[in-house]
Amino acid sequence: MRVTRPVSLLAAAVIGVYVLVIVGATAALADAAAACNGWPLCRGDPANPAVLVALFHRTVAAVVGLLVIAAAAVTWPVGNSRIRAALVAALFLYPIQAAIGAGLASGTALERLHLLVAMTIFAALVLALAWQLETETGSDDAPETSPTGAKPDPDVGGTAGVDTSALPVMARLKATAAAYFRLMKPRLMWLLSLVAGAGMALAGTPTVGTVLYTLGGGVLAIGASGTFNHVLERDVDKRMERTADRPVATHEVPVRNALAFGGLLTVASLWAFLSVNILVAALGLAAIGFYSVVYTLILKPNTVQNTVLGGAAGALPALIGYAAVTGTVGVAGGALAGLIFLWTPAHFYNLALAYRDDYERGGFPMMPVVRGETETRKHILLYLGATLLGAGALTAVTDLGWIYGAATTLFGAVFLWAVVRLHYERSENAAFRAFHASNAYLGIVLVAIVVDGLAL
Ligand code: HEM
Ligand SMILES: CC(C)=CCC/C(C)=C/CC/C(C)=C/COP(=O)(O)OP(=O)(O)O
Repeated sequence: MRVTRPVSLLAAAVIGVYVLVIVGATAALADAAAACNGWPLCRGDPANPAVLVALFHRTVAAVVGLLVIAAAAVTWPVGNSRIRAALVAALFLYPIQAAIGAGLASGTALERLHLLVAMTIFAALVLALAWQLETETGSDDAPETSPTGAKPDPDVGGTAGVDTSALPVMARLKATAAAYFRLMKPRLMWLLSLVAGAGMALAGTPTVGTVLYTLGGGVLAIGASGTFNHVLERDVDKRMERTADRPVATHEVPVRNALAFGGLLTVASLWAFLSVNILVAALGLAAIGFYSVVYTLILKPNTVQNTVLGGAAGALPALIGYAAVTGTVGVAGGALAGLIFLWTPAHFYNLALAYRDDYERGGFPMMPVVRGETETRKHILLYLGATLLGAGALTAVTDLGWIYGAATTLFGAVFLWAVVRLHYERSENAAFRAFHASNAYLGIVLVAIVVDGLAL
């Protein structure tokens, strides 16, 4: 893989401006403007951490400004008119942003405008990067130098279907238990539980009982909706390589038993949720209904926007967590749900690329099937940009601190690197790498929210 200079400089500028967004939000939180009167230098007490934050923000702003100019200078000669327009927007807004910063430093209340302009500069640079990558790598074929015949990721696919009738009783019981466990889609549970955990941490300090009943109910609800999904997709699952060995598709678990199991899990999850409060139970039921019926039956087979809209199912645990502690759905819970919603396409489109042919066989209108792989890669980058903005917005409505800020910038950069590589390599391995980077990014950011929210 050879990353060109325009792409590396644009990617560096994207990360640089993102660091500024996050440091800026921290500066606003620390009331750095009040502590550090004067501009461009500072007339505050250097022992005051708020003064250090303000000075760091100004230094980073100066360095990143130079980076943006360098990225624009290198990209301009090779960029098309869209790319140039995005660069002009970033270059035009940057000095305006510095002037707003100077106004802030002299005590004018311009925080919201400052954040808005920072986000606009960030968005303009993400667009320039996405379009530059599209120009350079816009092909649905893998480059000749890329490894071919890559094996599917062993983490994600299933194991071969098993005929258990010839096995001894104990082995048969074990295989049956494993089949029911698979129905619950256990691989999704850790991250969705972290989403609910982060929702709780943003809402306050939950009791141990609240944590146990909420996460327990959540795991049972995921199991219930996963089971219903297996039943409803059993015919189409048979046509897809990745899913042909699923327990209902292979008749290892009869439909009636799976439905009874799903029903039992639904009742158990509602019982756990009701021990927390009625709103949590209502949201839990809505999540089960949305994933099992709205997503599986209506969205997934009928619209290319299935992934985007389906993101609402994964976003609901954020509201469930928040409601478990407060009994309401607050702004911070909503902002976390928004972050998960924006992250979902950047997560799943990687798998949709890796399993493109399989989804086509199943007849699903997934993004790479309908709009092609180039467009899908571009959407991954754009949704990644939107995710980072969503993570930045979360700092504006909560008092999350530096652990969260460091997590989202550092692992946002790793995620971006994986997605840039995906554009150049265009292989199945590169898609799995970006998929794992998406999970690692969200997982670490959610842990940071829990640590920041509870420990500090
Ligand atoms: C429309 C929304 C989504 C779609 C279509 C989707 C799709 C998928 C698919 C097809 C897999 C592979 C599953 C398998 O074969 O076992 C997967 C894995 C996974 N998904 Fe998603 N997903 C979505 C949203 C989410 C959300 C909201 C979360 C959590 C916040 C999440 C977390 C995970 C995790 C943790 C894995 C497993 C990774 C591993 O195997 O290590 N997904 N997803
Ligand atoms: C609390 C609660 C019930 C939350 C539910 C949220 C939930 C299970 C989100 C997972 C999102 C999802 C659609 C995953 C699998 O996609 P898919 O079904 O298209 O994957 P497949 O192709 O493997 O079947």
